[in-house]
Amino acid sequence: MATLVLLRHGESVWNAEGLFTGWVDVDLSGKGESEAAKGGELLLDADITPDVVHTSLLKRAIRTANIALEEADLLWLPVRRSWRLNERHYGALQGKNKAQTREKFGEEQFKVWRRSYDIPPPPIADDDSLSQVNELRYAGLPSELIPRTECLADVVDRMLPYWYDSIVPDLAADRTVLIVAHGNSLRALVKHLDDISDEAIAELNIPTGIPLVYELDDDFAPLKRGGEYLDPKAAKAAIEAVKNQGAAKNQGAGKKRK
Ligand SMILES: O=C(O)[C@@H](CO)OP(=O)(O)O
Repeated sequence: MATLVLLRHGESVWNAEGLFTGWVDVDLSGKGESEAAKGGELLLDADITPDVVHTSLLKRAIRTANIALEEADLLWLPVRRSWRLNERHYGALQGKNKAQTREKFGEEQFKVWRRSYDIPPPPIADDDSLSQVNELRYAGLPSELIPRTECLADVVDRMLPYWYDSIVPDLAADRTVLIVAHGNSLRALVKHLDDISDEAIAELNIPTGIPLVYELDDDFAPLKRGGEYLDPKAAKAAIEAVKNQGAAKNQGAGKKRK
């Protein structure tokens, strides 16, 4: 039996402003920093001590891991990072306001872009200032591997090689593994772990900053489907808030980009 802990980064500045983020390297908000610290505290209280940490290459996940580990006095843990744990690339929607996008294109299209399994948003142009093709951190990747847009199915495809090649070997060696990543890269992993259908995954949302713990059997399948949030009550409320992002009553308060 192995223990796997999934942690979505704390609220980012663009989460707070209601903007599609994807691969844009946005930092945590003040609230996100507090959520990350709370995540570390929850791990400590539950007596869960990871042996190894995996993060994406984006600072909101990296800083969440650092803050949570600092809180749990575990800053010394080995950490590995991969672009394969990055957020889903949101294509031409990156930087756009969710509520305005919903108003402009309608509820149906908004939901398809946000939560359908296999329909990606329109691609971002390579010369767009919010494209990642020229970022130093991806310089080692062949250009064709850098997404211009992704649907969740694309995220499953690029995340699973990392799961099998880097995370499963840690679990097989009896290490407790902490993965600090993103709403949609974690949805992709949960879809795989819990064997969720392409249709049902549309309804699954992951809250920021609350550790989700899975005990896995010898085949790395969950003993309990869905795992367990360390703060189930807070998770329930936060899941609802993620689901309702972009809804009229829930417009981002910050700058509006068209
Ligand atoms: O903007 C994003 O990158 C993601 C996560 O914050 O948003 P959503 O929940 O709408 O997929």
